[in-house]
Amino acid sequence: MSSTPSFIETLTSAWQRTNSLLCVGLDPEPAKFPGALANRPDAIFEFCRAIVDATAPYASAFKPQIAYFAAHRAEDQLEALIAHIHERHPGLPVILDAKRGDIGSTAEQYAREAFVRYGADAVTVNPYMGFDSVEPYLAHEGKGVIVLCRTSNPGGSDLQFLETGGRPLYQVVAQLAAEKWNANGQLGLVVGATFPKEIEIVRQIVGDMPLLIPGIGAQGGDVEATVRAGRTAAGAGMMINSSRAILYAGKGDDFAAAAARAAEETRDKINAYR
Ligand SMILES: O=c1ccn([C@@H]2O[C@H](COP(=O)(O)O)[C@@H](O)[C@H]2O)c(=O)[nH]1
Repeated sequence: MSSTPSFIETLTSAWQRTNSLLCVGLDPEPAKFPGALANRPDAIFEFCRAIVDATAPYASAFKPQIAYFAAHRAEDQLEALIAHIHERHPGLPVILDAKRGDIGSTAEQYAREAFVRYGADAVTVNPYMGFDSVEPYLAHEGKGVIVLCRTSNPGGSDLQFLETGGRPLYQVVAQLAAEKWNANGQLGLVVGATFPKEIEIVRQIVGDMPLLIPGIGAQGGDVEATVRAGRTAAGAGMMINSSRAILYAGKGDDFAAAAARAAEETRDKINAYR
């Protein structure tokens, strides 16, 4: 038995300790950075570090999206950022949003990348290639694996809503996750805030399994409908993500203070309906 707390244990403690279900998304776009960071080689790290330190009092998790780092050859800054979160904000889990999906041997490398290289507590994965593409992540004891179920984008309906055996595919994914795939007890699901009816159905299928819910803020998802649909009996169970609406709440050199205000307001709005 490992004495290190698992992803679910860390997340559950964070929900209780912080009284927040807010997950702050870290999607850094250098073109949107304030002037003070222009031309700095470590601008991505510095921008995200300032956001993390300012919003941590209002958050129960952070979610860096790997594409925003890799696109700028800034993987080293992502490594440094996750190390910073663990060092300065212990107990706040980091979910690496990578949406990986590949055959088992390649999935082993993706799992190693997420958990060993980056030190993430959990990673998002695409279930489209089936259980053998998800299993290598489960081999990392205590690490979270968050499976795409009903994504927030309109095109998610193209496949996730296809009827199979009399019900839509996303419900089959939810059932597999809850009943067959959760070998390490560390599984979660992605369900978009833009589809509260589907959040409610997924919650009924999976019991208390944690849901990562992107889609409030810039994508316009309804916070009240989301929380009412996704809360567990304990009034938790959700990592409700907001990225752009917090990161770019301010455009000037006081961006971190503006992000903190946006995070506090979002946390309070979520809490109003728990
Ligand atoms: O279904 C999904 C899965 C992941 N995402 C990711 O969440 C954030 C949302 O950013 P906002 O700025 O709050 O819209 C982003 O990193 C997406 O890649 C999602 O939106 N929907």
